[in-house]
Amino acid sequence: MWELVKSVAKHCAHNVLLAATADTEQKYQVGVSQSREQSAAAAAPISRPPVSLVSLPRRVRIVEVGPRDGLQNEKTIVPTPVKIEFINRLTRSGLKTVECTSFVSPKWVPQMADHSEVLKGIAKVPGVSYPVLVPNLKGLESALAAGVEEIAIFGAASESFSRKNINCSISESLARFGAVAQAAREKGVRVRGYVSCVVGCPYEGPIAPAAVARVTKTLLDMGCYEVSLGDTIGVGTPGTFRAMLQAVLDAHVPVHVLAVHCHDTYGQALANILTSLQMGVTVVDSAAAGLGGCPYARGASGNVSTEDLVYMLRGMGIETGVDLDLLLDAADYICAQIDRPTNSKVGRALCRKS
Ligand SMILES: CC(C)(COP(=O)([O-])OP(=O)([O-])OC[C@H]1O[C@@H](n2cnc3c(N)ncnc32)[C@H](O)[C@@H]1OP(=O)([O-])[O-])[C@@H](O)C(=O)NCCC(=O)NCCSC(=O)C[C@@](C)(O)CC(=O)[O-]
Repeated sequence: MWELVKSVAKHCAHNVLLAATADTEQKYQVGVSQSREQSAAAAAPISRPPVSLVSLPRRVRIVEVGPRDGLQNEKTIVPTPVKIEFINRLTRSGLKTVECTSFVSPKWVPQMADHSEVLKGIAKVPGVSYPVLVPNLKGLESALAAGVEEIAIFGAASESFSRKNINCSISESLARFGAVAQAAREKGVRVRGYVSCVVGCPYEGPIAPAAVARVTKTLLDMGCYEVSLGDTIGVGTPGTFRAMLQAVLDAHVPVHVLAVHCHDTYGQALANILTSLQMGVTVVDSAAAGLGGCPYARGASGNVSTEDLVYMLRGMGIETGVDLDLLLDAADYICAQIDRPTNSKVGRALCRKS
């Protein structure tokens, strides 16, 4: 995995270097074209508001993926009533989107086999969306029967990951997802898209940003209202994230249809999210207690924790509509039920205090 991080960093270092060089040249030209006093002033630290204060959004929508991404990789099967209670508590905290399960094959992901019971059992709150993952028309049929109103289709920018995760090539998957998206939209069901491995792949190493842009555009063209860019194995850094996002934006994808989905394997998730916000992204996926991981991406750790995300955004004056105490309550609940400590630093710090 360390080799992969190094090679991803190398891949993007060139871009960062170019940006730094252009910046230095610009400052240098300001200095030479002016008087000595002006040059001295130019050499002093540049007085300008930090980027964060200039371009950060006022509000961020959080897509809670704990009940799905968080629990899909748990070794012991989490009982259905526990999943339902977890989702209900998350909803009470003020989250407006809670991804609750997957209508995938139970042979591939046994943990999500109770999808219909979960979807039917939760106390749905008006104004809250409860999307589910759907890989094919069979999954859509079951999801519709369970009363789904929003689905997520999930492609990848890596050919090998696509085959390992959904047993087909990228182009086969996009054809399959096109049919799913069309059938869902005909039934009035909203469709969200995912692109996995946007920075690195556990099987292929670094992923070209152009491949991410291509899959993102295709998902939008088939009617996804939003595409979430997933750093599935958490190898991204602000440098690689910026390069990847820039490539997607350069492909004429509007920033308001993008979300980011950061696993925190290398502790870079919040930094990558901040970079994304600075580039105009306003939708962020996260999982309570930092649960999660894809069963077909070995070595990847959980998602960025929703508590850490809410804490950071609140500290920056960015609204989320989420009550941190109630969120901590939901996270404590699931951790107690699955008997594991929270991955959230904020959760641990506040727990110690109290
Ligand atoms: C896509 C398939 C189904 C292809 O799997 P396949 O084996 O190629 O499918 P198939 O069409 O050949 O069917 C084989 C059997 O599965 C059944 N089947 C087929 N489809 C379904 C279905 N929907 N629901 C229930 N059963 C199904 C089908 O009926 C048949 O049953 P049999 O005749 O053998 O008894 C499989 O590969 C699969 O389910 N993969 C899902 C893997 C998964 O859930 N991965 C985790 C989610 S992705 C992720 O975590 C990343 C993300 C989104 O978080 C973002 C990020 O972090 O990057």
